[in-house]
Amino acid sequence: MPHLAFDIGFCAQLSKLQGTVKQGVFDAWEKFERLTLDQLFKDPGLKLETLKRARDPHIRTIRIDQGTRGVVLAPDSGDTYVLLRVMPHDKAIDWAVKQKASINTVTRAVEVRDIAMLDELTPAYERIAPAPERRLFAKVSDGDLAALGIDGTTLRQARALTDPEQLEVFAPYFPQDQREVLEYLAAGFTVEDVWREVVSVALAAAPGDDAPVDTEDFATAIHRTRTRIAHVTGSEELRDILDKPFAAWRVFLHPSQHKVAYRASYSGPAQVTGGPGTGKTVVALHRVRHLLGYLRDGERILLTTYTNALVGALRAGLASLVEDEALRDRVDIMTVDAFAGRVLSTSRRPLRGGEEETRWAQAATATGFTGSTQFLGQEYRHVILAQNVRTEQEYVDCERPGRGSRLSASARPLVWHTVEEFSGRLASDGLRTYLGTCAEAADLLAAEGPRYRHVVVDEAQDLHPAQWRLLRAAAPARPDDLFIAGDPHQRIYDSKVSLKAVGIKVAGRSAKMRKNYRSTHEILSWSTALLVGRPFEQLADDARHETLLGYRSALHGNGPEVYGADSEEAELDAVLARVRAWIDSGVAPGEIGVSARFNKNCDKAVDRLRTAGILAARLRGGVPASPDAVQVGTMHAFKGLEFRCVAVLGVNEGALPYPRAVTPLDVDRVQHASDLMAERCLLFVACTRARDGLYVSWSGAPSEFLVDAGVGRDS
Ligand SMILES: Nc1ncnc2c1ncn2[C@@H]1O[C@H](COP(=O)(O)OP(=O)(O)OP(=O)(O)O)[C@@H](O)[C@H]1O
Repeated sequence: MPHLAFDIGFCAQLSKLQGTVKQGVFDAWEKFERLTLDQLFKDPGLKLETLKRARDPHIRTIRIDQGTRGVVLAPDSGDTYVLLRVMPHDKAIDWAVKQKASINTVTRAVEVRDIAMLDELTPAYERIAPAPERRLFAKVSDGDLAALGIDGTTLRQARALTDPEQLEVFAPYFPQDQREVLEYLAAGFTVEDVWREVVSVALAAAPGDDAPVDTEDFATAIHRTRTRIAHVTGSEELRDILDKPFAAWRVFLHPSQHKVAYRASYSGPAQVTGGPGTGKTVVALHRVRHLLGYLRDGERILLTTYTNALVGALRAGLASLVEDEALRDRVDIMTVDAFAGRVLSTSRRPLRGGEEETRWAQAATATGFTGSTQFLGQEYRHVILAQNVRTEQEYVDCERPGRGSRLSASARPLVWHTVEEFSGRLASDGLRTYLGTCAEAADLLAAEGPRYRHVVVDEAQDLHPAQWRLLRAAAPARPDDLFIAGDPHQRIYDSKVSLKAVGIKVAGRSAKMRKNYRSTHEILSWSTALLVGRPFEQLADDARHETLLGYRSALHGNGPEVYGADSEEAELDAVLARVRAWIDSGVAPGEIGVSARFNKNCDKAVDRLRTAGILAARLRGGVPASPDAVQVGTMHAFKGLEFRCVAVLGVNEGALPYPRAVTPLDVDRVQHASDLMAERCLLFVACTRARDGLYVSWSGAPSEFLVDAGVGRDS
């Protein structure tokens, strides 16, 4: 019986297809399931036509609805056809005749290239290319390229290229696996690295034997191309794919994602890192699905993250990935702080922002400590809680790594007594700090025993050692105990942690994602410039620094728009105009995010939008008040979320970095530097929430972070 399978390129189009076109796709799929191949070819409604000018006889078109055609890959033998794209009639024919399908002899997968476009571009680039030794891939031999799956045609084209910008021009037309190999090489990876990171993972994702590849056997290759071709088994599954346009990740994991998420077992804690939008959350969710498949009776999984907003996103993500509700119920999804509260089941109220400093001041007055209250809070957090210091003697004796202020042994008892005073007063007033709660809960779990078989952690970069101790104690130290996803480039809270120091060793079980699926290349490279050249400590503690080497996006679009206004009023007017233009161009208000450093700017933006008749809602604790409204929230609240278009406003001098969030140099120089970095990351996080459109504005003088990145000088 014939089948119609779906290429990832078609799935990427889904969000833009109209309901009637989707119905047409559904009807075509049903026809494939119902008819014989012979009947399909004769079906007058389907019009499974060959094209006269086609570069490849395997590329045909089918009728989807009045005026719309689907381009399909039709193998000579076998009965699974692949829907590559759906387009208006003329465009579809025009695109289809230019494509050529082939089978990669190394990865064994089907690839489709725009051969007509490549043939047209290549001679032009060859004419202007400098001497061969100055070209992009001069240092890689033909033999090495062939070993990585580059075929003769692509070899000639790749040899014409001089720099990564030219590769970008060619990239959309190249065959998919070969494109990836070339992009990795252009990003500075060695041939061995590319083999390990790209080719071997693609190969592992393609089931089958090791026999030499038959480059004419499309029927087999189509079934082996698991990461780009979805085989739908039933009408409900297809409805699901068609109706959830942004959920392509449920179906197509990149081989590098698949390898990490579906590895049968890790002998201990495992970690996945990668820049924003590289699918770390997606990988974590798939890992949960994998683990659910092996869960024994009575065992449970904790899926945890940093903020309530992300809890909501994880819950929705898991619901779309794991349909079985009973299975899903075996996963508890909550923030680490909520988990700590649940373990302790305490009625003490957590301190609100701002209360803590007053409490430190009261404790200092009581003990006669005359130093800064900021110092006390940080000492409590970064030394006492971080190292789990329990006694005065331990405190007097301890090292204070990561602190940039001296504290002599003789000065420590007073600090210790002030901390005791602070904690004692909190307890008697029925109060607690979040981190103190985590520390207590970790102790309790260590005494009572673990509660989960597996713990999966997202947004791990911001967790404090006390939170890690809690998570460590939540699952027994066994294979697959902890799965950790995070990105040190997005560290926006004041936590520095060495996983090793809290008993979590991920060496040899760590993977890095490099491909961004969220933002366009233009948004990504602009945002990355905000950080470039700054060293980042890894999550794990192996003395290497994290880099954004090879971090890239395959999506293209408009570059970010920046605007420096004369006044705050003018800036708000411009944001309003930008949001209105997005809506006028078809972006739904709920797909737009507006972010600022401070609540007060957010409130003003909401007022301005509402006054102009645009639905706008404050995103607080991550729960969108109304999904149909423009979502307005602080940069902290935007962590981990994504929107089609994002406006970031108030990126002014004095706001980023926010002086009050940065410890003065004379209080602690190390803390000063790390606070500045957290402020810089905050802007990076806000900007990398955008998929298609990014707008950044300020009034008066721009933030030094923009100036450092070369933005805003002439505005
Ligand atoms: N294999 C894939 N195919 C298609 N889309 C994907 C794939 N992997 C991830 N995505 C999409 O990319 C976007 C970013 O994914 P995700 O939120 O998991 O990234 P992240 O690394 O956790 O991001 P951040 O660190 O910025 O929060 C999401 O829209 C997700 O659906």
